[in-house]
Amino acid sequence: MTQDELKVMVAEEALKYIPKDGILGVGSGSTVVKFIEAIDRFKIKVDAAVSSSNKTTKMLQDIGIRVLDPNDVEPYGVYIDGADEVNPAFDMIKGGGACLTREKILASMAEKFICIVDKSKLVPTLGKFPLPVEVIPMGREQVARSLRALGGNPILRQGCITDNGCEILDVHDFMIEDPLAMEAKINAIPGVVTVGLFAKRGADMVLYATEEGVSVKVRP
Ligand SMILES: O=C[C@H](O)[C@H](O)[C@H](O)COP(=O)(O)O
Repeated sequence: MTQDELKVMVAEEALKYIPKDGILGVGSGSTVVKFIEAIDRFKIKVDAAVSSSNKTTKMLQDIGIRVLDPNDVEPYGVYIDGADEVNPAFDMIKGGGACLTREKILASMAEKFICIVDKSKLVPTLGKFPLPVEVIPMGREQVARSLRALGGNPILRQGCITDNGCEILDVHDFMIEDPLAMEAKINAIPGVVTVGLFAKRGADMVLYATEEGVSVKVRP
């Protein structure tokens, strides 16, 4: 099976977790694109959504789903999103699509974070995927120095301006043994908007697709 077919499989499985009523939080990325396509294909009713990117917002609106401003909603039930890497404790690296900050905000508002991935995203230790860090453009070089001091090798993502008007440094060569401590350290660097490490608020449930089907893991 191709990676794309695995993404479709896990996206369809995730339809079961859409609340019957209330708000659905929707993430970003290619797996989420398959999820939104599946909502449309199976004509699943979604009352309203909050969205983590302009692209997701447009896709949801195009299939007739009302997208609300997170400032106008209270904490809600379920947030569904993909990830770039997931470790056995359900900590994640996210931000391959540059949507990490809005994703983290929506995840922090949700009672349950359901992560949908194909098997290639499951790793014993986070860090092979370069860690995205969203930065205020005028502070980029100083943030990069601080990241080097932590042992990483930050590279500016060329041609990428986030939905928040910021830039992304992709940090290579980190093996992240303590994701919670690393998340706190990087978030404390002046000029950092968000690091794409989701440890303080990891996933509650991971749905992952393999050739044998979709497995469900609940946070240990
Ligand atoms: O910024 C993008 C998000 O964090 C995505 O959820 C993540 O990059 C995974 O995307 P994909 O499903 O395309 O692998």
